[in-house]
Amino acid sequence: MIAGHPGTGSEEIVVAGLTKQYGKLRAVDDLSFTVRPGRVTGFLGPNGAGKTTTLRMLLGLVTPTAGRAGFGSRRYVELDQPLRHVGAVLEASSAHRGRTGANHLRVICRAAGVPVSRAAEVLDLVGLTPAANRKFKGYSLGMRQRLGIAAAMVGDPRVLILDEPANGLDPEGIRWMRDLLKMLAAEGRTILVSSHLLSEMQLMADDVVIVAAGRLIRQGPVDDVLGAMAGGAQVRVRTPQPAELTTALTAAGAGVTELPDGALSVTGADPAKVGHTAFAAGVELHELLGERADLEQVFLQLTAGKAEIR
Ligand SMILES: Nc1ncnc2c1ncn2[C@@H]1O[C@H](COP(=O)(O)OP(=O)(O)OP(=O)(O)O)[C@@H](O)[C@H]1O
Repeated sequence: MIAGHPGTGSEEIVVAGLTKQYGKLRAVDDLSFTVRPGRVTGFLGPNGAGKTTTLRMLLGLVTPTAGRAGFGSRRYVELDQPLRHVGAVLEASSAHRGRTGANHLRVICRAAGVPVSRAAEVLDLVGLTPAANRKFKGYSLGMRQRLGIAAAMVGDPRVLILDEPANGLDPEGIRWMRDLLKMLAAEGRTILVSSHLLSEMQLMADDVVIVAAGRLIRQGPVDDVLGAMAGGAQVRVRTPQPAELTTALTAAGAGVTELPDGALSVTGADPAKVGHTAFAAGVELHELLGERADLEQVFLQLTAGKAEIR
């Protein structure tokens, strides 16, 4: 393995007040967040949320209208050896169709000033050794994603940035990627991986940064953020005495709404509390059902309204 050359603190991704205006469209809007080393951070938002634009600004491919994005206090162009510091896969990897995976990586090694023996190491890292001498045109989408990661890892970077790497992967492929990213993070690397699917991030990420319409919606450890989102869990309850139960539950601090089918939807109380409140008020129950918040649904609600503001 080749030693990385990180500057002090430059393993942390720092995005501060980042803004990108395209004509009338504010693709990224005063976005601020940090990404820590040693963890896999999911960059989550619906299509068009500004994720790719943010990643491109981070890599110096797009100039911000305002704010900054970089590694510690340094922008990408200010890094001593950018290819050894940051590896990135911005879209489904492309390579010369007639070239083998191994040859493709050797070309990248030479361009990066890295010994060509590194090609075999990164092929091994992504499990492509058996396909090393097959031509790229015969690679499946999953194999192309693996080759993209192998290419990004050529310089043994301290920071790895992946744009929608799980796109088109089957569940087994996603689990494989999760294990690889967790291993790379455990080595102390900073891993930022974008996705528009909450389910992927639930599986892969330790931390999550949620964006919509170019703005930060939530940031934090994935369990905390999802736990807060699930705070909207509801209890469905049916009773022949809805007025009495509503009064008792409201007095107990819960929120109650009547559903079209006559049942009541209760927020701010778990099924045990609803049952106890009914019992104490002498109210008969015919149905009591705790409904876990559908996180994907909550995520859509959280981000959908924002998209309309654009
Ligand atoms: N070069 C550009 N010129 C004009 N508009 C752009 C340009 N690049 C991106 N946009 C617009 O900026 C918005 C954010 O796009 P971006 O690709 O960053 O979103 P995203 O979150 O990565 O979504 P996706 O997953 O669909 O790529 C979109 O409305 C997009 O059409």
